[in-house]
Amino acid sequence: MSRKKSAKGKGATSSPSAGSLTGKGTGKGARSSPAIVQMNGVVHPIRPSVSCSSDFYDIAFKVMLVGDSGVGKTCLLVRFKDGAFLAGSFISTVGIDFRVMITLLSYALQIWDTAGQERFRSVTHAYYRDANALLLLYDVTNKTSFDNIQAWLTEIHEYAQQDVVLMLLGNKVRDRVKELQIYSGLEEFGVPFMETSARSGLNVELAFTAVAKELQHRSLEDPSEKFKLQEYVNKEMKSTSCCRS
Ligand SMILES: Nc1nc2c(ncn2[C@@H]2O[C@H](COP(=O)(O)OP(=O)(O)OP(=O)(O)O)[C@@H](O)[C@H]2O)c(=O)[nH]1
Repeated sequence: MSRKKSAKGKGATSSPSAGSLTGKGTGKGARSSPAIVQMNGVVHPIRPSVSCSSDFYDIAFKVMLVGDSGVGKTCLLVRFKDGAFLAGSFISTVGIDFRVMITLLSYALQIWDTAGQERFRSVTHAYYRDANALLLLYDVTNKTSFDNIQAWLTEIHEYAQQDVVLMLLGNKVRDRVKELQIYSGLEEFGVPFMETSARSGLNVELAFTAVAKELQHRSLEDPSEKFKLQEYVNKEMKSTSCCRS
Protein backbone atom coordinates (compact mmCIF):
# COMPACT_ATOMS: atom_id res chain seq x y z
CA MET A 1 0.00 0.00 0.00
CA SER A 2 1.38 3.38 -0.84
CA ARG A 3 1.14 5.87 1.96
CA LYS A 4 1.46 9.58 1.91
CA LYS A 5 3.04 11.48 4.73
CA SER A 6 0.23 13.93 5.04
CA ALA A 7 -2.10 15.23 7.68
CA LYS A 8 -4.93 15.31 5.20
CA GLY A 9 -5.00 11.98 3.50
CA LYS A 10 -7.80 9.75 2.36
CA GLY A 11 -9.59 9.69 5.64
CA ALA A 12 -8.83 13.25 6.60
CA THR A 13 -11.71 15.17 7.95
CA SER A 14 -12.69 18.72 8.45
CA SER A 15 -14.78 19.92 11.32
CA PRO A 16 -16.74 22.99 12.04
CA SER A 17 -14.26 25.45 13.53
CA ALA A 18 -11.75 22.78 14.47
CA GLY A 19 -9.77 23.98 17.42
CA SER A 20 -12.36 26.36 18.77
CA LEU A 21 -13.34 24.17 21.59
CA THR A 22 -14.98 24.57 24.90
CA GLY A 23 -14.49 21.93 27.47
CA LYS A 24 -14.03 20.81 31.00
CA GLY A 25 -12.50 23.89 32.46
CA THR A 26 -10.51 24.67 29.34
CA GLY A 27 -12.60 27.73 28.69
CA LYS A 28 -13.64 29.14 25.37
CA GLY A 29 -11.25 28.79 22.51
CA ALA A 30 -8.96 26.35 24.27
CA ARG A 31 -6.73 24.61 21.80
CA SER A 32 -4.49 21.62 21.87
CA SER A 33 -1.68 21.01 19.46
CA PRO A 34 -1.36 17.59 17.89
CA ALA A 35 1.23 16.57 20.43
CA ILE A 36 -0.36 17.62 23.69
CA VAL A 37 -3.53 17.27 25.67
CA GLN A 38 -4.92 20.31 27.38
CA MET A 39 -7.21 19.81 30.27
CA ASN A 40 -8.27 22.09 33.04
CA GLY A 41 -5.73 24.53 31.71
CA VAL A 42 -2.91 22.05 32.24
CA VAL A 43 -0.84 20.77 29.37
CA HIS A 44 -0.28 17.06 29.77
CA PRO A 45 2.60 15.39 28.01
CA ILE A 46 1.75 12.48 25.81
CA ARG A 47 2.04 9.02 27.28
CA PRO A 48 5.37 7.65 26.00
CA SER A 49 3.92 4.35 24.78
CA VAL A 50 1.71 6.17 22.30
CA SER A 51 3.45 8.01 19.52
CA CYS A 52 2.11 11.49 19.01
CA SER A 53 4.42 12.94 16.45
CA SER A 54 2.53 14.50 13.61
CA ASP A 55 5.54 13.94 11.35
CA PHE A 56 5.06 10.26 10.75
CA TYR A 57 1.40 9.64 10.34
CA ASP A 58 -0.21 8.78 7.06
CA ILE A 59 -3.89 9.47 7.33
CA ALA A 60 -5.87 11.44 9.83
CA PHE A 61 -9.05 9.79 11.04
CA LYS A 62 -11.55 11.52 13.23
CA VAL A 63 -12.69 9.45 16.19
CA MET A 64 -15.31 10.75 18.62
CA LEU A 65 -16.46 9.60 22.02
CA VAL A 66 -20.21 9.91 22.50
CA GLY A 67 -22.73 8.79 25.10
CA ASP A 68 -24.70 10.00 28.09
CA SER A 69 -23.23 12.42 30.57
CA GLY A 70 -21.19 10.69 33.26
CA VAL A 71 -20.55 7.41 31.44
CA GLY A 72 -16.81 8.07 31.48
CA LYS A 73 -15.89 9.45 28.04
CA THR A 74 -13.37 11.97 29.32
CA CYS A 75 -11.88 9.46 31.75
CA LEU A 76 -11.50 6.88 29.00
CA LEU A 77 -9.65 9.33 26.81
CA VAL A 78 -7.43 10.51 29.65
CA ARG A 79 -6.69 6.89 30.59
CA PHE A 80 -5.73 6.16 27.01
CA LYS A 81 -3.59 9.25 26.58
CA ASP A 82 -2.00 9.69 29.98
CA GLY A 83 -2.47 6.29 31.58
CA ALA A 84 -4.16 8.01 34.51
CA PHE A 85 -7.62 7.96 36.04
CA LEU A 86 -9.47 11.18 36.73
CA ALA A 87 -10.96 10.40 40.12
CA GLY A 88 -12.73 12.91 42.30
CA SER A 89 -15.42 15.40 41.53
CA PHE A 90 -17.07 15.01 38.18
CA ILE A 91 -16.89 18.03 35.88
CA SER A 92 -19.18 17.71 32.90
CA THR A 93 -17.82 18.47 29.45
CA VAL A 94 -19.16 21.62 27.84
CA GLY A 95 -19.75 21.26 24.12
CA ILE A 96 -16.73 19.60 22.57
CA ASP A 97 -13.62 19.04 24.61
CA PHE A 98 -9.97 18.66 23.83
CA ARG A 99 -8.74 17.49 20.53
CA VAL A 100 -6.03 14.88 20.70
CA MET A 101 -3.90 13.67 17.84
CA ILE A 102 -2.14 10.39 18.33
CA THR A 103 -0.52 7.93 16.01
CA LEU A 104 -1.69 4.37 16.19
CA LEU A 105 -0.68 1.66 13.70
CA SER A 106 0.98 4.52 11.83
CA TYR A 107 -2.35 6.24 11.31
CA ALA A 108 -3.14 9.54 12.91
CA LEU A 109 -6.24 9.50 15.01
CA GLN A 110 -7.79 12.80 15.91
CA ILE A 111 -9.82 12.04 19.00
CA TRP A 112 -12.64 14.23 20.21
CA ASP A 113 -14.47 14.15 23.48
CA THR A 114 -18.07 15.34 23.47
CA ALA A 115 -20.53 16.53 26.08
CA GLY A 116 -23.12 13.94 26.98
CA GLN A 117 -25.62 16.45 28.24
CA GLU A 118 -28.74 16.85 26.11
CA ARG A 119 -28.36 20.62 25.81
CA PHE A 120 -25.16 20.24 23.77
CA ARG A 121 -26.58 17.69 21.36
CA SER A 122 -26.87 20.08 18.42
CA VAL A 123 -23.18 20.98 18.81
CA THR A 124 -22.07 17.37 18.93
CA HIS A 125 -24.22 16.44 15.90
CA ALA A 126 -22.38 19.05 13.87
CA TYR A 127 -19.09 17.48 14.83
CA TYR A 128 -19.82 13.84 14.29
CA ARG A 129 -21.23 14.38 10.84
CA ASP A 130 -17.74 13.84 9.44
CA ALA A 131 -16.42 11.42 12.04
CA ASN A 132 -14.76 8.26 10.73
CA ALA A 133 -15.37 6.37 13.95
CA LEU A 134 -17.62 6.75 16.97
CA LEU A 135 -17.12 5.10 20.33
CA LEU A 136 -20.52 5.03 21.98
CA LEU A 137 -20.19 4.60 25.73
CA TYR A 138 -22.66 3.60 28.36
CA ASP A 139 -22.11 2.99 32.06
CA VAL A 140 -22.67 -0.64 33.05
CA THR A 141 -23.76 0.53 36.50
CA ASN A 142 -26.34 2.95 35.13
CA LYS A 143 -29.47 1.51 33.57
CA THR A 144 -30.59 4.83 32.08
CA SER A 145 -27.39 5.07 30.09
CA PHE A 146 -28.03 1.55 28.78
CA ASP A 147 -31.64 2.37 27.93
CA ASN A 148 -30.45 5.40 25.98
CA ILE A 149 -28.24 3.38 23.64
CA GLN A 150 -31.02 2.98 21.09
CA ALA A 151 -31.68 6.70 21.04
CA TRP A 152 -27.98 7.34 20.50
CA LEU A 153 -27.90 4.85 17.64
CA THR A 154 -30.88 6.54 16.03
CA GLU A 155 -29.11 9.91 16.24
CA ILE A 156 -25.91 8.42 14.90
CA HIS A 157 -27.72 6.92 11.93
CA GLU A 158 -29.30 10.28 11.29
CA TYR A 159 -26.25 12.49 11.61
CA ALA A 160 -23.12 10.41 11.08
CA GLN A 161 -21.69 9.09 7.83
CA GLN A 162 -23.23 5.85 6.67
CA ASP A 163 -19.96 3.95 6.81
CA VAL A 164 -18.87 5.28 10.19
CA VAL A 165 -17.04 2.71 12.30
CA LEU A 166 -19.10 2.26 15.42
CA MET A 167 -18.31 0.46 18.62
CA LEU A 168 -20.29 0.24 21.83
CA LEU A 169 -18.30 0.37 25.06
CA GLY A 170 -19.74 -0.72 28.40
CA ASN A 171 -17.57 1.34 30.71
CA LYS A 172 -16.96 1.13 34.48
CA VAL A 173 -16.96 -2.66 34.29
CA ARG A 174 -15.70 -4.60 37.30
CA ASP A 175 -15.24 -1.40 39.27
CA ARG A 176 -18.38 -1.35 41.30
CA VAL A 177 -19.96 -3.95 43.53
CA LYS A 178 -23.35 -3.35 41.98
CA GLU A 179 -23.06 -3.97 38.30
CA LEU A 180 -26.22 -4.23 36.29
CA GLN A 181 -26.90 -7.55 34.63
CA ILE A 182 -28.03 -6.04 31.37
CA TYR A 183 -25.71 -7.51 28.84
CA SER A 184 -28.13 -10.05 27.42
CA GLY A 185 -29.81 -7.49 25.20
CA LEU A 186 -26.64 -6.25 23.59
CA GLU A 187 -26.74 -8.36 20.43
CA GLU A 188 -29.96 -6.65 19.40
CA PHE A 189 -28.06 -3.44 18.67
CA GLY A 190 -25.97 -5.15 16.01
CA VAL A 191 -22.94 -3.07 16.93
CA PRO A 192 -19.51 -4.40 17.98
CA PHE A 193 -19.31 -4.30 21.74
CA MET A 194 -16.69 -4.53 24.44
CA GLU A 195 -16.27 -3.76 28.12
CA THR A 196 -13.87 -1.15 29.41
CA SER A 197 -12.82 0.43 32.65
CA ALA A 198 -11.29 3.87 32.55
CA ARG A 199 -10.53 3.38 36.22
CA SER A 200 -8.45 0.24 35.94
CA GLY A 201 -7.51 0.71 32.30
CA LEU A 202 -9.12 -2.60 31.33
CA ASN A 203 -9.39 -2.84 27.53
CA VAL A 204 -9.02 0.90 27.04
CA GLU A 205 -6.09 0.65 24.67
CA LEU A 206 -7.76 -2.26 22.91
CA ALA A 207 -10.84 -0.17 22.16
CA PHE A 208 -8.81 2.44 20.29
CA THR A 209 -6.54 -0.11 18.64
CA ALA A 210 -9.52 -2.10 17.38
CA VAL A 211 -11.05 0.99 15.83
CA ALA A 212 -7.70 1.96 14.29
CA LYS A 213 -7.39 -1.54 12.82
CA GLU A 214 -10.84 -1.32 11.29
CA LEU A 215 -10.05 2.10 9.81
CA GLN A 216 -6.71 0.81 8.56
CA HIS A 217 -8.40 -2.11 6.89
CA ARG A 218 -10.99 0.06 5.23
CA SER A 219 -8.35 2.39 3.88
CA LEU A 220 -6.67 -0.44 1.97
CA GLU A 221 -7.60 -0.24 -1.64
CA ASP A 222 -8.06 -3.96 -2.01
CA PRO A 223 -8.45 -5.61 1.36
CA SER A 224 -8.01 -9.32 0.78
CA GLU A 225 -10.31 -10.23 3.59
CA LYS A 226 -12.76 -8.28 5.72
CA PHE A 227 -11.58 -7.27 9.15
CA LYS A 228 -14.01 -8.55 11.75
CA LEU A 229 -13.99 -6.02 14.54
CA GLN A 230 -16.05 -8.05 17.00
CA GLU A 231 -13.99 -11.18 16.43
CA TYR A 232 -10.78 -9.27 16.92
CA VAL A 233 -12.04 -7.68 20.12
CA ASN A 234 -13.33 -11.00 21.48
CA LYS A 235 -9.99 -12.62 20.81
CA GLU A 236 -8.01 -9.82 22.37
CA MET A 237 -10.34 -9.49 25.36
CA LYS A 238 -9.97 -13.19 26.05
CA SER A 239 -6.24 -12.92 26.02
CA THR A 240 -6.51 -9.96 28.39
CA SER A 241 -8.68 -11.87 30.84
CA CYS A 242 -6.57 -15.00 30.64
CA CYS A 243 -3.52 -13.01 31.68
CA ARG A 244 -5.10 -10.96 34.41
CA SER A 245 -4.43 -11.92 37.97
N1 LIG B 1 -15.63 3.45 38.83
C1 LIG B 1 -15.43 4.09 37.68
N2 LIG B 1 -15.75 5.39 37.57
C2 LIG B 1 -15.52 5.99 36.40
C3 LIG B 1 -14.99 5.31 35.28
N3 LIG B 1 -14.92 6.18 34.24
C4 LIG B 1 -15.36 7.35 34.72
N4 LIG B 1 -15.73 7.25 36.00
C5 LIG B 1 -16.28 8.31 36.86
O1 LIG B 1 -17.50 8.73 36.28
C6 LIG B 1 -17.65 10.13 36.39
C7 LIG B 1 -17.89 10.75 35.04
O2 LIG B 1 -16.77 10.56 34.22
P1 LIG B 1 -16.48 11.48 32.94
O3 LIG B 1 -15.39 10.84 32.17
O4 LIG B 1 -16.27 12.88 33.34
O5 LIG B 1 -17.87 11.36 32.17
P2 LIG B 1 -18.29 11.93 30.75
O6 LIG B 1 -18.94 10.83 29.99
O7 LIG B 1 -17.12 12.57 30.10
O8 LIG B 1 -19.38 13.02 31.14
P3 LIG B 1 -19.84 14.33 30.32
O9 LIG B 1 -18.62 15.16 30.15
O10 LIG B 1 -20.87 15.01 31.18
O11 LIG B 1 -20.42 13.88 29.02
C8 LIG B 1 -16.40 10.67 37.09
O12 LIG B 1 -16.68 10.84 38.46
C9 LIG B 1 -15.38 9.54 36.91
O13 LIG B 1 -14.43 9.49 37.95
C10 LIG B 1 -14.67 3.91 35.41
O14 LIG B 1 -14.22 3.22 34.51
N5 LIG B 1 -14.92 3.35 36.63
